[in-house]
Amino acid sequence: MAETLPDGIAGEQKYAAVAAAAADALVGLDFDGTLSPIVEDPASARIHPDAAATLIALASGVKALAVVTGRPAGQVVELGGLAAIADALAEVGTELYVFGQYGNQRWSGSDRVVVGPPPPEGLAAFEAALPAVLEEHGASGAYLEEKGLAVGVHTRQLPEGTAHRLLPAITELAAEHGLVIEPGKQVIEVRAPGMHKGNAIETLVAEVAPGAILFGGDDLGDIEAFEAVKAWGRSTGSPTLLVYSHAGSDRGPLADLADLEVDGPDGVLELLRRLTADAAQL
Ligand SMILES: O=P(O)(O)OC[C@H]1O[C@H](O[C@H]2O[C@H](CO)[C@@H](O)[C@H](O)[C@H]2O)[C@H](O)[C@@H](O)[C@@H]1O
Repeated sequence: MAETLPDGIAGEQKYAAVAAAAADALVGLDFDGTLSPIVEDPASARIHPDAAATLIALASGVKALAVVTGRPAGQVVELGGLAAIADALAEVGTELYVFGQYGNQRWSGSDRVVVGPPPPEGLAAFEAALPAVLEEHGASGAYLEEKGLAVGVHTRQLPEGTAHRLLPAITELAAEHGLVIEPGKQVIEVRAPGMHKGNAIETLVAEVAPGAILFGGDDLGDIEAFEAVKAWGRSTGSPTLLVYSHAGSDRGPLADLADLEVDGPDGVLELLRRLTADAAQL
């Protein structure tokens, strides 16, 4: 059952407004922590076992679905079984969009190719200099996730607080190479500046022309998407619902921006099943 935040009455009203406009709605979802439970090893993450059935059932009641992730688009298509989901969505005429690497890459059920820029110029030199910085901070055991357009420095296996200690040094090294950092759950990602999930929302708005937007996320990288959805709702007067997928004990700043809080991917899927049922009543 979806819980509500302290201003939960407003959240329920916002849910009702989006549900009433479901046929015109864009449903956008983050992957890790929202569609896929957080696990120790980033390579072992998989979409929630109930996600495919839930998204396919929802598809005929909404205008479009999108996965907006920090992961490479092709990787999330694999980990999420998204090609098969896109096949099922196509049968009811609903498009599945995937925006990867914080909006830098895109894939869709119609196109089936990943489109994106080449790796940023400074990335190779940054990665060459990174081991010395990690060693200096006692973090040589960090797991480096090669993402093509970015690198993730994962500290989940290291002592508590390692990411916090590393942040200034990695930020400085990234800046020296024309790169920026994207902090997340026990990870510091380093990537090119100038793109974020809010840009992906703006592209989706232009292409889908939705009448309502529901967006769900769990982490700092979703803030720009939340802000873009809020700004779109304010400027158009259209209904929006921002869903915070909360798991574990920490409550990040996303919670303050959200309209509804749910219990991790289980809660996200429960909310989408509720939306499917309500959309069918229209
Ligand atoms: O935008 P997202 O879809 O939420 O992706 C953000 C990053 O998520 C991944 O890392 C996180 O999930 C891992 C698996 O559960 C976990 O082990 C790690 O600690 C988390 O930070 C992924 O590895 C990154 O590439 C994504 O950018």
